[in-house]
Amino acid sequence: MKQHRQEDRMIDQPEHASDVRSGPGLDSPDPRGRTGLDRVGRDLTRNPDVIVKDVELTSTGWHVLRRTTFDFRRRDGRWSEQQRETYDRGNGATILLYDPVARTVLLTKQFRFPAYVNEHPDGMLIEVAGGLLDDDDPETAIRREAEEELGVTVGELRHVFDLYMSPGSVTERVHFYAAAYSGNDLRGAGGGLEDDGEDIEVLTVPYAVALEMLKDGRIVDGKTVILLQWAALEGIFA
Ligand SMILES: Nc1nc2c(ncn2[C@@H]2O[C@H](COP(=O)(O)OP(=O)(O)O[C@H]3O[C@H](CO)[C@@H](O)[C@H](O)[C@@H]3O)[C@@H](O)[C@H]2O)c(=O)[nH]1
Ligand SMILES: [Mg+2]
Repeated sequence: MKQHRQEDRMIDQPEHASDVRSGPGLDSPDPRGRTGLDRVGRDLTRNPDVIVKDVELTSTGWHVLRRTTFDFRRRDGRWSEQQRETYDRGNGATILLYDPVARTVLLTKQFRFPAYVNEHPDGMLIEVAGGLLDDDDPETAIRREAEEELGVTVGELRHVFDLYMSPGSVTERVHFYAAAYSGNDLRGAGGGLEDDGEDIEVLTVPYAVALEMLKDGRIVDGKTVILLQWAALEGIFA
């Protein structure tokens, strides 16, 4: 039987927080053509210890922020009501492109406001290429991103793993890939899509230097650290 204890209830939102029950993104298309954004998660039944009760849309900007209310059965059998906000920007893909002969990796450098506002000196982050899937499958998306950002036509892809990068608050699962490249695969200048506001510098970095950059803090992007360390564990330059 369900038991609710008041002290288990977690109040995450102030009373004045606005939530949206109808309008673009819910019962009519938003500027990105989306509807039903408040229905995501309502039908989840895979875990019998979780009963979703309500989904509210708290923001319908570029991406989507939801507040979900659910009952959660603790390990001791007691039920508690919880609210969790989740930031949903879809899934992403990322890739380590490496030249096994020259022993280099291809990295990007671009301005990242969220890092800048959180103490990064100038917000110019060095990262492996990557991006959101949008409507593509992960392989198609990562080939597209490598082409757009690095100017590389990717040959054989190696799937590494799929990881939740911030599972307490962000729904995104990132599909990780690696691929060897050579000078012949460099077909364009890269740089990203100017129309989307992208201005990406392509860096060809000796792998040994990339590892130094990871140690001394010049590389501070999680997916980049993961792939550079994976390369060491896998011995791709051995
Ligand atoms: N106008 C507008 N544009 C945005 C906004 N947020 C992102 N964009 C634009 O949307 C595009 C997204 O580019 P992608 O290459 O698809 O994504 P990314 O930002 O490089 O990487 C994303 O995926 C990675 C891998 O999953 C993540 O690691 C990374 O944090 C990010 O979510 C970029 O042009 C970016 O400027 C926004 O709020 N407003
Ligand atoms: Mg990108």
